[in-house]
Amino acid sequence: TTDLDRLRSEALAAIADAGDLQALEAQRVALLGKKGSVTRRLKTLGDLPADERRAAGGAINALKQELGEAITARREVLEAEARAQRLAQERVDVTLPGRGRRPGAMHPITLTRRRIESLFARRGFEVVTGPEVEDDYHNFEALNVPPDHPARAMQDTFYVDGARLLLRTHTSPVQIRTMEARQPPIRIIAPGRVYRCDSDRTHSPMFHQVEALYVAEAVNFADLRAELQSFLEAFFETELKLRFRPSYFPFTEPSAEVDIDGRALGTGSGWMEVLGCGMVHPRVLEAAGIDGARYTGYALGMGIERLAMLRYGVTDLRQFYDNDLRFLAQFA
Ligand SMILES: CNC(=O)COc1cccc(Nc2cc(Cl)ccn2)c1
Repeated sequence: TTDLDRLRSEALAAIADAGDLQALEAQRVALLGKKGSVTRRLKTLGDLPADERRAAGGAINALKQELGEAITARREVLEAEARAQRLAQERVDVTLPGRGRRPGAMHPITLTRRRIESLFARRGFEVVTGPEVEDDYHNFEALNVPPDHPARAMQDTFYVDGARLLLRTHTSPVQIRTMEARQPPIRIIAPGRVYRCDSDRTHSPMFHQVEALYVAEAVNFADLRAELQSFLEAFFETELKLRFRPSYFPFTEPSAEVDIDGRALGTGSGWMEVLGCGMVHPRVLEAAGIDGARYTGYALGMGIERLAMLRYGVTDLRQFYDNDLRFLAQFA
């Protein structure tokens, strides 16, 4: 075969082997470009005898034409492959479920606090708030808690400065501050965070409480019982039997702890304690600047987590603080 034939078969093989458009373009330049191996042969025509020049030129031009077509054909194949690959990569599966954004929701503790607030607000109680860092006067002494009372000890109370400043252990100090600032009638509830120095499966160092306080002329224990009966039935949305068990708190006399019948909540078991209450101790009224001879009052306190656990059937207190969306999403 002539060396033109050899060039032809090498060129066709190189075009067929071009793996992508860049390689093919390199081949086009190498073969048909200004300095291409085929183009260069046209320049050698001058060296040939005149009568051979036409045939030789024709053969070279025919080769250029054939290689040009082969390159075009190869380019279409490579472009089709590139397009198919791109389509495969960019493929969007429209049947996939949407990612979307799940709606937010309030935390169960927030839902419970707001429910308690609205139920008391409907009965004329004003929501009051106060500082979480308190002094031991408003958190203990003003509540008739004696200096050596175990509740004051470090194993129960977080002290900020080691002696006077502390994290409030209940929201009673807010009630004290309100009594210091106003004269009766006082009808308030004080919700908020409280802190205790113990944490285990049923205790968290930070938790939430709501206290209610009603001070006016001739407030008595029957008022307290009626208030609690209507609040608890509204909260649990069912008729309830309440049991008042005599108890002791330094700040109330008499004091009671209130149980409800667990069967009414569908939680089978017997009496469930829900809150504590009592008639405000006269010393507490006097210390807050309220005439204990003229005014009497009742007070009550409940744990919000406790009521949320009863209402929502939550069994482990820590679930409220784990921020596990599977738990929280149930309250959306
Ligand atoms: C979770 N809380 C409970 O088990 C019991 O809480 C209680 C019980 C009785 C009274 C109070 N609060 C109170 C506040 C003032 Cl300013 C005066 C008198 N008492 C809180």
